[in-house]
Amino acid sequence: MQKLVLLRHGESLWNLENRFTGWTDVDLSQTGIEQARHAGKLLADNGFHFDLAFTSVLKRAIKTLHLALETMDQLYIPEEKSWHLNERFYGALQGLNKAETVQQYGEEQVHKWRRDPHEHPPVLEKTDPRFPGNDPRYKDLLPSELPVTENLSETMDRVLPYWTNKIIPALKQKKQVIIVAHGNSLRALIQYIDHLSDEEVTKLDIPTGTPWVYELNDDLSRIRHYYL
Ligand SMILES: O=C(O)[C@@H](CO)OP(=O)(O)O
Repeated sequence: MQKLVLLRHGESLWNLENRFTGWTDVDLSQTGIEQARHAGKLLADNGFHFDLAFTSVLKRAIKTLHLALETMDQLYIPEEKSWHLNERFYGALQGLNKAETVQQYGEEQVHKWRRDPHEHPPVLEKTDPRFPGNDPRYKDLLPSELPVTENLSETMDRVLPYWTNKIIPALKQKKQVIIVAHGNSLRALIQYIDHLSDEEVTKLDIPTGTPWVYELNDDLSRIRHYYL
């Protein structure tokens, strides 16, 4: 029986400040650092030995991976970073305070932006300094791949090809894999793996820094999942 671990990054500075983050590359808070180390300890205590790690190109996920692996004394494993695992792109909401946005647009609209799989946050203009086309790490992306806004369904559309083309082949080779990513990129992945309806995924909130373990059959079908 094979295991796969999903881990949302530890608390970030903007989680702490209650700001929409998306592709903004904010660091971990002190609590986030501790959560990442604690996740590593839980994984080590439960006997996990990884062969390969996948993460995003955002430092809150990369650092969480490194802190967890350092705690496990497994910093040596290969890792692959991809924008496909980035947080959902939150458009023009990125940087805004969530409570202030509720005051301005109302609870219902903000809840839709945050959790309705088909609702688009307001578009970010390409002239805006926050547009990823201005960031060298995304220079190899096709113009059509550079988001100006993204709903959860579109996040799933870019997470799934990566899952199918990169992560599934590693699992088929019996590699022990850890994926460190973000609240919404992991929700998209879990919706797919667990066949969740849109309504079910709306209610799914993944805590920061808490390993989520899948036990998989030989054909990679899911036996069960649980938090460590
Ligand atoms: O701001 C974000 O990018 C995400 C994750 O922190 O927030 P939310 O939970 O509102 O989708």
